[in-house]
Amino acid sequence: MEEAGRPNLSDYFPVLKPVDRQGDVFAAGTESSWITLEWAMTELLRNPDIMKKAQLELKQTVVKEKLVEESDIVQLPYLQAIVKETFRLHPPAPLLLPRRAEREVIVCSFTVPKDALVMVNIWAIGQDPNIWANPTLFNPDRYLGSDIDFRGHDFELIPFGAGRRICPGLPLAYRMVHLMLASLIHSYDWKLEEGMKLEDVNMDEHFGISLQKAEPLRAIPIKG
Ligand code: HEM
Repeated sequence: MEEAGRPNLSDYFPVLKPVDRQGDVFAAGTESSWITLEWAMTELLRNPDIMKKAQLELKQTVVKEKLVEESDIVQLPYLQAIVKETFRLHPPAPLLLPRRAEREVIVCSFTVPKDALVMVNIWAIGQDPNIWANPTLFNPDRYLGSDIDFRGHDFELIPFGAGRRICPGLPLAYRMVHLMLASLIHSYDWKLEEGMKLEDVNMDEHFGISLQKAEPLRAIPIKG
């Protein structure tokens, strides 16, 4: 389908009041990143083996007393796989941003009329068993030895969108999310609140333009 224009968001989501462009960029940049971080930490706390493996990779790559730096990220393939898996199961923008068809087009034998509002449900793509083996399982290993990436070329994983209107903040978000996650788990061990079991962690999603956790994660850092 030809790249289509972006309709005015507040025409479709009246809850979104028009804000100045600086405010837009600030909101787009901070919210998606902390949402990703919260889901990633939640998955790591629910999957202690994956947490241990990620911490071991960090221990072998970054000296314990040293803070993680941006330049370390390329040497942390398992951490990168955790971020990919977090984006697959918990994409912060589950429907990307709406598009409008500039002209009538046929996509996979469906006719999309001119001016139709088009939403891409990447949440559903991430859960599709025709694309992913055991889709409900949080399994970063699925990316090891695979070239799949989220920079807009592999359409099964497009948390930042794709094409001309792909998220312009991707390079910054890439650095922030990896660096923050790596720093949290390199500097601290983590546990759930007293008396809470792994299966008690609430994984409900608050569905909207962004896909937040319905109940904020509460985790306790332990100085390692
Ligand atoms: C984990 C972090 C982030 C995710 C998952 C994310 C995701 C997205 C997605 C899916 C879109 C819509 C793309 C489309 O419809 O094809 C978008 C647009 C946008 N993002 Fe991000 N984003 C993130 C971080 C950031 C950051 C850090 C900034 C800026 C500093 C930013 C600024 C923007 C802006 C300005 C747009 C609108 C672009 C347009 O209208 O063409 N984002 N983002």
